[in-house]
Amino acid sequence: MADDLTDIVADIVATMQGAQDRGRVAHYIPELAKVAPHHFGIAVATADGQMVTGGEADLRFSIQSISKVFALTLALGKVGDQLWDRVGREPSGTAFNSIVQLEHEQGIPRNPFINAGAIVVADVNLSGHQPRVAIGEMLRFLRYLAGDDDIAINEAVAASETASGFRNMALANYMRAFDNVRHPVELVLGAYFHQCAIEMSCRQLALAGRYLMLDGRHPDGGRVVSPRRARRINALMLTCGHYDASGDFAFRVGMPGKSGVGGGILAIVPGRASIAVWSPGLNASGNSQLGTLALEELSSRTGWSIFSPPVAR
Ligand SMILES: NC(=O)CC[C@H](N)C(=O)O
Repeated sequence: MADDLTDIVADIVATMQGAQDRGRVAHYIPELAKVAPHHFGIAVATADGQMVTGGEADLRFSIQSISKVFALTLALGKVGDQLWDRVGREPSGTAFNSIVQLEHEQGIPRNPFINAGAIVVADVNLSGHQPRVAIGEMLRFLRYLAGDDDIAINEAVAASETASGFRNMALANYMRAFDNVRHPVELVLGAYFHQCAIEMSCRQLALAGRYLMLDGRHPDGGRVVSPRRARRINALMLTCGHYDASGDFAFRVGMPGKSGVGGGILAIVPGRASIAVWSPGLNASGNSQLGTLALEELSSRTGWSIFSPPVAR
């Protein structure tokens, strides 16, 4: 399998490097708009301990909404299933930063992977502390998961989003009115914007996602979450990880996945692989254009869709 996978990844990199339509880099966060669209990277960490990389797999990018997976994991560790009193588990069918459902649904966001849901999760993770404590905890968690201490925040990206994040401020204030954000909005958003501004490479991200392919275990043998929790996080990634394009991603790729507006995607094949791809140009739904194509190709060539019978995988 290792040689095959190496060939497949090399082919994907060659195809993506020649791609014409690379989507459009996110512009609503000024600092992200400066990233050139030509980048492409991929890293595949397999359950048997191999790592296959291609393109710019070691270049760091802004993980943005991919951080929502790790933030959710931490929040479930703190409050367990009580989290679901404050955040739903259904696809939203709306854009990542939409506010429309919140009024009808009494300030309870549809799921933890849209912005409103992730802001509630950030509120839970603050748990009475200053944002720097929550952010420190998130960085330590990611460094442990990836087995790499060289993971940090890009302060310019955090500042850029703080200065321009009017929609997120509206979401947070609106939910505070329903008492579903309990700390001061500036503190919650301080934590949220900084978690989004964490920079990681594809290699680091694929390593950090391994607990989700290993039924909740860290490859070092430690337990990160229970098997049930790992499966539930994967289920949410499959149904909600790509906003209103989650159905299309499941249709084309067939893997739990979480995208970010920095152009990264983390995709999980339970029992098989943790995959990170990055290309900064986005499609109309705000998901990486080439990243999605690359995963579609990888899924079709490896048979790793979770809907394939196990023998074919
Ligand atoms: N889709 C995303 O990656 C959105 C994250 C971004 N920080 C925001 O809140 O708008």
